[in-house]
Amino acid sequence: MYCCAAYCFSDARPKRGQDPDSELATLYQKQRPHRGGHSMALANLTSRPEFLLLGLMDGTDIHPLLFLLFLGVYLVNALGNLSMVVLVRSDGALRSPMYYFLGHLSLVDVCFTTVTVPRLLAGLLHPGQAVSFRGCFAQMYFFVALGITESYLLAAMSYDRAAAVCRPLHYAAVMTPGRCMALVGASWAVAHLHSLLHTLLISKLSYPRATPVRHFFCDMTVMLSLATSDTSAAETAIFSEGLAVVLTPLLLVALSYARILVAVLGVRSAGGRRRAFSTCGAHLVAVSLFFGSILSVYFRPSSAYSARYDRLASVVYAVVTPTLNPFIYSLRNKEVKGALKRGLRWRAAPPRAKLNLRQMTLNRPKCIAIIKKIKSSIWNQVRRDAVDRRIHYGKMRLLIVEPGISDDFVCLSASLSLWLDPIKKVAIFGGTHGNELTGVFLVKHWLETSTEIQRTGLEVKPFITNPRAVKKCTRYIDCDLNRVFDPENLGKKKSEDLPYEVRRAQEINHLFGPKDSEDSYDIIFDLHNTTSNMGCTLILEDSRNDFLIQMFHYIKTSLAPLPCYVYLIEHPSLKYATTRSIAKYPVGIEVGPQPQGVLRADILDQMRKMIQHALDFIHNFNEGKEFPPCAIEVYKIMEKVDYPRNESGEISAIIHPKLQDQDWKPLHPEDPVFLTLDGKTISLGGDQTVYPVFVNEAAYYEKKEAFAKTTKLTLNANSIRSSLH
Ligand SMILES: CC(=O)N[C@@H](CC(=O)O)C(=O)O
Repeated sequence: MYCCAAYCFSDARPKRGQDPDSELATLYQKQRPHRGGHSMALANLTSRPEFLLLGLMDGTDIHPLLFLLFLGVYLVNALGNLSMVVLVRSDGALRSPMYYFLGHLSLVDVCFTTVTVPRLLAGLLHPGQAVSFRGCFAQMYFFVALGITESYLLAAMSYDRAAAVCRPLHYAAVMTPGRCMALVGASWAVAHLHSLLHTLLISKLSYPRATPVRHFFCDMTVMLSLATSDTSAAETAIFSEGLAVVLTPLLLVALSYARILVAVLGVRSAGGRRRAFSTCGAHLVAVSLFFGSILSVYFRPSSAYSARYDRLASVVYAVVTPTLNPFIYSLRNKEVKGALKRGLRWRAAPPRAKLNLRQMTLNRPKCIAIIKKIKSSIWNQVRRDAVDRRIHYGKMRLLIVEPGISDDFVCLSASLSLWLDPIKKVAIFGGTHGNELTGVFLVKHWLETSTEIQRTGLEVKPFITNPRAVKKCTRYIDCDLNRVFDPENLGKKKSEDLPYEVRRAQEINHLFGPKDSEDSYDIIFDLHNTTSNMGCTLILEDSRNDFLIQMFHYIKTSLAPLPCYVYLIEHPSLKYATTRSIAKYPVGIEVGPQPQGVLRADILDQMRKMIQHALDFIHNFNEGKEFPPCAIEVYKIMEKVDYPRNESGEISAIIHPKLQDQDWKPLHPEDPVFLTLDGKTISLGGDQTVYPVFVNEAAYYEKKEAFAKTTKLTLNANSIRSSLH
């Protein structure tokens, strides 16, 4: 609005009846007679001079190509900056001082260019327009005010970056919402006062009537060079007050970047340093272009005035940098890209977070407590390793969050919360073992009606992994599919001679993996049944996985009072290469007791509930819910126990009735575990109480496993939240 007003004020009136081929000088000598009585009368009426803007190029030629070029640049500018303003205001993920400043910068940028470019465009098609005295000074006023606001905002932003990089743990205390608002308010206020002073001073000078202005807008230096009265007072003001006003932000920017540079030089890894430099570099170029061109135009005596040079330099700071800003500052940034994608999908913006700023402030005491705990030498290392994102210090794990200038830049703040990528792709596998029917049945059902497993913004794919085994209702055709997802099998050359399950594993790896890659599915739930009395069981493969511990905690709490156990299969030699292991977060779901090839309603209901709660957890996580630190009880595999066997390898004793169905129950050294046909009891032995699982599992007879011993322990997870919020 504000810049539209400026433009309207400066009422552009293309000169009609001009001879387009006449030379510049002739044009302006001829100007008065051409203008006729109307303009003269107006000039007499207002007794004010008029200015004739010659535009970007001298002469009276029309420049359609330049017109198109600047029109294009202007549209890109308006689109880039206005989208930034809308995004920053509407997307919950962009709530940090950085984006707060960026929003204001974009607003200023679009206004700043609107003050000059439409007039410049008009000048390219109709050279030599007349601008009224009021219009000219209104344009000057807004141009100066917005230009200075821009430079102060750039200074505030570099201060913000320096605080984030150099004092990550104090960041929240430094960049409080109040301080951010004060910085922005001060930028606007200083700029307007400064502009008012200069505009008043320059407008008080006298000008010849109908003066040709060799520029594309009414700028201070041009006006000074045109004035017929003594300009020394105005020039002194521009040099003294103006220099102070322009140099202050420049100095602040230089200081901030110097601090950032020192911090970045301390980054140990060459890659990290290069990344930081490349990002810093882009900003530095933008800032130097802006300030460099301003200084070179304004801070020369009027005698050194060169119309051609000034116009060129003005194009840089009035048009080029404001157009580049939104791209340089944001479009390399993951968060802005995410917000943009969300915006384009027209998805409702997440609820307005109570400002990240606020939350950071709340984290402050925690942060200070951490600093006190960490000795300074270690703290230095923490800072240096910041580009590596995650820092482990003893039991404490810090994450350096980086919604900074760009996603690959150093850091913004240390937080106790782990900021993890949102979940996008989830698969639900059934039929990995063709005779474990609950998963097969549920997956087939969801392949037909998927409403139950759909969640907004999430891709959930049900999938039968071993269709041939399912068809024959057998565990597998050639070998166990749930054991062949190791690099060796996955890397084998394709051939008809390979076991069916190995070929199938390669296909599944291609569809949902590849294992350990960026493209792999985020989560795979693999649905299994056991003939053992294990109830609801979640299988965990990695004890340090905060996300899965949080998910399992959520499922356990949601299922309560129904018990849900967590079986941890992390072990140097007993771990196996599961189908789900190609996902970033592999989840085994095992429910029993259920005989092979049989369906039971109670087991089906339990498995279905587990999936529902798991999907709800993912949905909450994606929506930005922060999950506070939690702890879960898990049973970690220790050893597999085979049946007693005779010399020919035949089983000589079976599971003791006192152990049958006692999965998860404490088993003491003297407790019976096997019973021979002649009635002899074999007890556990050893000196440790253990927790048995997969007791008498049908599928494990061939694996020579009567049951597995586990030990009970507690796993802790840090607080987690999605990095897009
Ligand atoms: C009884 C059974 O097959 N259990 C699964 C457990 C798992 O998925 O990790 C298996 O051994 O493959």
